[in-house]
Amino acid sequence: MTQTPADPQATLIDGKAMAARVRAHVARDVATLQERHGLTPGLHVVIVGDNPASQIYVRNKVAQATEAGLASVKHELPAGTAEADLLALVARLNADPAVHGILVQLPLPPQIDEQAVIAAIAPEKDVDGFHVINAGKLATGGDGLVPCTPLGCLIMLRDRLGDLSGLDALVIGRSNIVGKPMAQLLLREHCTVTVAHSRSRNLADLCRRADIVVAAVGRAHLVQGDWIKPGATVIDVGMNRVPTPEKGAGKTRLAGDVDFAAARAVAGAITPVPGGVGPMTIACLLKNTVTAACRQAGVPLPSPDSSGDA
Ligand SMILES: Nc1nc2c(c(=O)[nH]1)N[C@@H](CN(C=O)c1ccc(C(=O)N[C@@H](CCC(=O)O)C(=O)O)cc1)CN2
Repeated sequence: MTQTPADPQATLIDGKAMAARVRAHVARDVATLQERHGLTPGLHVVIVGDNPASQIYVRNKVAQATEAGLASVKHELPAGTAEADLLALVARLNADPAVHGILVQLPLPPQIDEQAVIAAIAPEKDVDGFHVINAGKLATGGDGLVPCTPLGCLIMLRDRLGDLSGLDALVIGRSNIVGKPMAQLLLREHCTVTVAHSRSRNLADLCRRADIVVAAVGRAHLVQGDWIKPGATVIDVGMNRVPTPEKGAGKTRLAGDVDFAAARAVAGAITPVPGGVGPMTIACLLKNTVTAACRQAGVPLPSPDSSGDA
């Protein structure tokens, strides 16, 4: 799809629809694994505390995994859980051969060291792709598990652009969960990658040169419409809660890191928030769980594809 003078708006990259396609693909793979090998990929999701957003994400993860045919289990621990107790649960899941994927929902309460918990997950079961072994494999060309949000972004970029080779990509944000792995994935696609962040100078100029912008900095509407190169592809990872006083005191809405309306008038394609990257994150978790299960069982992926597998 291209822009025409009669329709100057960028194409909307529909993450919800694409995630549904990824989940359907996962469901077909799971059915094939059960039929050919008697293998049901098992995903265990751990949540500590009662963060309302985390509760929703975890509920969606377990529900969507179950719908795709995975064996999905939720472990709910109270907010006051000691780190040692969480580590004991992780050790039990590591040792269970029916568990192929372990995910500990972040953020964790302050008494628990997130890095210690991530480090305790067996790398082959780390379907979040956060373990240092998986990060190292991504950085060095290995075939580890890839973090779900950047994997989802890559699938959307490939779907929109095909071959990414030689394109100028700007990643705004340097988190271990999104920015750094996103930059690594784009390098692997032979993009020329620039990583910027909240303290970068000349962010607007960096943006104006980019064929691909991935905004993952956590600042509502930071990226302005006139920063976008005409025709560029814009992936908005931001999920910022902004006040909506017109809807009543204390009410908020979700806003991305990009000024969507202004960027849409210039870009070639853009993801919305909500309905863009978020749904792809969960779909890629299911995809990673199938990949992890196949590797642990020593069986081939039923339908290896080119949509971002490590
Ligand atoms: N262990 C992990 N913790 C967290 C991760 C993660 O990948 N692994 N990512 C985020 C939260 N997250 C998944 O866990 C996530 C966030 C948002 C969405 C989503 O679909 N968002 C919707 C909008 C939801 C709303 O209205 O609030 C959308 O974008 O359309 C999915 C997953 C932090 N923690």
